Amino acid sequence: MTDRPALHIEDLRKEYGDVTALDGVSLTVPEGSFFGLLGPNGAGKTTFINTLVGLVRKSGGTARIFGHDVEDDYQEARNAVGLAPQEFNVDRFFPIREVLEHKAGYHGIPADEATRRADDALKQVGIYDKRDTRFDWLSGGMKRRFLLARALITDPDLLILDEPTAGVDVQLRHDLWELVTDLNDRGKTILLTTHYIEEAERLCDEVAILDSGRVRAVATPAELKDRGTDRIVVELRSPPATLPDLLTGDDRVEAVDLDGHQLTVTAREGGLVAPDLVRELDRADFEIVDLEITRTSLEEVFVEMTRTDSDDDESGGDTRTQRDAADAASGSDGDDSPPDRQVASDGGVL
Ligand SMILES: Nc1ncnc2c1ncn2[C@@H]1O[C@H](COP(=O)(O)OP(=O)(O)OP(=O)(O)O)[C@@H](O)[C@H]1O
Repeated sequence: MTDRPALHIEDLRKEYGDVTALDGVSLTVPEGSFFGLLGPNGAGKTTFINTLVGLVRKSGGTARIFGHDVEDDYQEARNAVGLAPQEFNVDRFFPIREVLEHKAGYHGIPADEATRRADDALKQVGIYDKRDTRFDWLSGGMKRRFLLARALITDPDLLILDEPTAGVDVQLRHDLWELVTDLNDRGKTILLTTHYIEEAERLCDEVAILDSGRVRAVATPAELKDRGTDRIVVELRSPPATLPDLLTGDDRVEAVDLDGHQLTVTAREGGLVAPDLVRELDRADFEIVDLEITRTSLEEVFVEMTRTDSDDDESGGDTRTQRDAADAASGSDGDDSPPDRQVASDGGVL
């Protein structure tokens, strides 16, 4: 253990010609944490990682890995990191154990130690029996496991996983989750980029949402979810003739909607608003048949944070009854101006 954060990034910038890929990123990743970097396509995640490992030269700012500057102290910084990249950039013509031995040798590890480490890493990721097979001949899932083994060969303190479960089946995804959780439990700091919100929610202590090269938020998944709106749906025994006056003045409430027997309240901190709602309905002599709270998902918060102005304009089809425009505006976060980009959301994969 060191007393330095695994990553300390200040005002990191990268321009590719006219394209600003990183627009002043500042982040601290504590040692031992499991940190998620989320962002839509083109947000700058890979550029960020590549800057850390010397594949991209930054245009400005500073980045330190366990206190080592990624450019001035390149070798120390690089030796502290194991990277499992998104792309399969592996020498395809050698048996995979040899590929690992070469990698260890490159980092100055003596030959017999390199062989021992290669075997350990392959056992750890569960593909030791494929040690004499060429990379090309591995299945897609085994290739992902191999990239992880390669990242582990130098026994790095910081493991960077760029979309480690992209395109793998559910079983393998769960196996990989177990494996990286175990590595984190044994002290490795993990930086994970992912499009799978469920993955971030399950694994990460903290996540940063990156969009258009800027950090939109850093928080625990639970904190982020608290920023979204929940839905409290109440089934009433007899439908009121008009929408009753409920929860007036509660600034957590964004909308109250009545549809026959069903009353829907859209609010932040739904779990805390619900008891107040029940009390008010009770006082007004409404009989509640059923009550359900649907908590906002991290995915919804993510989409909300990274959606464009034009998405807002197109939201006229929303069936919810906004109490009034002013309430709706005060219920929004307000401090984050929407970035200029489109986000697609399809079934949990962003
Ligand atoms: N070598 C390059 N030359 C020019 N522009 C680049 C280069 N690499 C990335 N970019 C641009 O920089 C921006 C950030 O790209 P980057 O690959 O870092 O995003 P990302 O968040 O990793 O995206 P994805 O989730 O799709 O992998 C994009 O606009 C991309 O087109």
